[in-house]
Formats: sequence, C-alpha cells, structure tokens
Amino acid sequence: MSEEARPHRTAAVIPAAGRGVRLGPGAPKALRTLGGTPMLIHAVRAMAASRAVSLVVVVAPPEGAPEVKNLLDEHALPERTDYLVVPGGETRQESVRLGIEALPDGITTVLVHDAARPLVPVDTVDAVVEAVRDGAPAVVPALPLTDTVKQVEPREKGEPEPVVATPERALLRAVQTPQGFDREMLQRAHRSETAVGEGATDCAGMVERLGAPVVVVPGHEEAFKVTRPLDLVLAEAVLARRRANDGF
Ligand SMILES: Nc1ccn([C@@H]2O[C@H](COP(=O)(O)OP(=O)(O)OP(=O)(O)O)[C@@H](O)[C@H]2O)c(=O)n1
Ligand SMILES: C[C@](O)(CO)[C@H](O)COP(=O)(O)O
Repeated sequence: MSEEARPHRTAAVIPAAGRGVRLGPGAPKALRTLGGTPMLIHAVRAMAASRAVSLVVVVAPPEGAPEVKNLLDEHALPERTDYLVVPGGETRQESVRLGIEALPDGITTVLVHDAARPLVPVDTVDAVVEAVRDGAPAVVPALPLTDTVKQVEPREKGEPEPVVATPERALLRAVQTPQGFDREMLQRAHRSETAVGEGATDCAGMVERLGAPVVVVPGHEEAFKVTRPLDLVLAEAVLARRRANDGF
C-alpha cells in the first residue's frame, strides 16, 4: 500500500512504572488517587478522549501489572479504545521502549504520555496528533517559561553553584506530553545507540539526537506533571473546578 493510502492509526503509550520518589512515601505514583480515582486512570481517559486514539498501552510497575489490568477493567473506556498492559523497566526510557515493543502492526502514529500528567486536555492531544499526521516526525506540546533559567556548574547539595550562562528566555519552552511521533521514527530513536543514553529525558530529545526535526505545538497549563506534593494539591484543585463546571 502506498504511503498516502496507508490509513492513520494512533496508539498512546503511557509509561506508568515509576515510584514517584519526589512525591514522597506511598503507593507507586500512577496508582495514587486524584479526586478518588487513580492518576493513571485519568491519564488513560485523557488519551482515550481523543477520537484519534484507538489503542492505549499502559506500562505498569513490574509487580503491579495484574492490579493495573484490573483497574482498567473496572474503569470503562470508550468502546472504540482497546488497551494493553505491559510490565515496565528501571527507567522511563526503558519503560517507553517496552511499551513501543508491544505495539501491534498497523499503528502509524504513537503518542507517549506520562501517567504523571493526568489532566492534559483533549484539545492538546488532538493538536499533537494532527501535527504528526500533517507530516512532522516528532511533535511536542510546550509552553513559554515564566522563570528566568540559569545554567550552572553543579555542586554538592547546599553548596552555592556558579552560574555559567543565562539562556535567552524567549527562546525556551517547557516541554510536556503527550509527545507525538511517526512510529518508525520513534522506534529508530529507541534502537539507536546515539539516541539512547545519558541526558535523554524525553523521547523527542532522542529523535533530535538522530538529526531529525522536532516541532512544538502549544501546550496547556493543565498538562503539568505531578512531581512533588504541591503538584498534587494543584491537581486536586483543577479537577474539583472541572467537576464543578461540568455539574457532577
Ligand atoms: N522506571 C520508570 C520511571 C518512570 N516512569 C514513568 O515516567 C513518567 C514520568 O516520570 P516521573 O514523573 O519522573 O515519575 P517517577 O519516576 O515515578 O517520579 P520520581 O522520579 O519522583 O520517582 C511517569 O508516568 C512514570 O510512571 C516509568 O514508566 N518507568
Ligand atoms: C517527558 C517529560 O515529561 C517532558 O517534560 C519529562 O522530561 C519527564 O521527566 P521525568 O524526570 O521523568 O519526570
């Protein structure tokens, strides 16, 4: 089948195998609740809300895969959305690779979305999918920064760190997820020794290491990552406001 005739099929891979060390003691972060529902379920629903997404691959904590499968069975997804659960790895990058390896034939576009970004709006998801379908091999949603950023020479904790540069803030963006990819490009990045390795904190950065173009579309304030305890307070407030606005 020619490239033009190939139907687009989109899957979302959700790495959810992290511990959530920065959030503090408790269950693995993806299983902690937000408004009474596990964060992971919010993230899965956020992906399934896009009509483009026909499959969600959840990468679960290795020992928690059966529990995650039960959770997904309990919380209904739209009928058009299938899901798979696979056990994760030691790092986010490894977990994403395991998720990609589980993708069936026929998927052409892949979203990679942190379980730790449970509140991303569907418009942001759709904007990413659209940009990939329009031909960009890698797409990231991102926002301009509000703080000024300094590059430093790292020192032991608590020691003053010398500043070496102040990048021009107007040229910087804070990158969110879901990040969207042409499937072959994402697979190439995860199989490449050049792309895999130290300092690659997102998949788009790995694609950049291959010399391929990555483009930015507007992100959303509510797509923030739940990383520290205060983020959880904010996430509860955003969810409560949404529920009040929706009248349930
Ligand atoms: N071995 C890992 C580590 C992280 N993740 C996932 O990658 C996403 C982004 O990672 P982060 O926010 O750093 O989560 P944690 O690694 O859980 O957090 P921390 O670094 O505080 O432990 C999360 O959905 C997390 O579950 C994963 O699937 N496998
Ligand atoms: C992928 C990411 O969310 C983009 O901002 C981020 O790099 C993940 O970093 P983490 O340290 O694994 O949370």
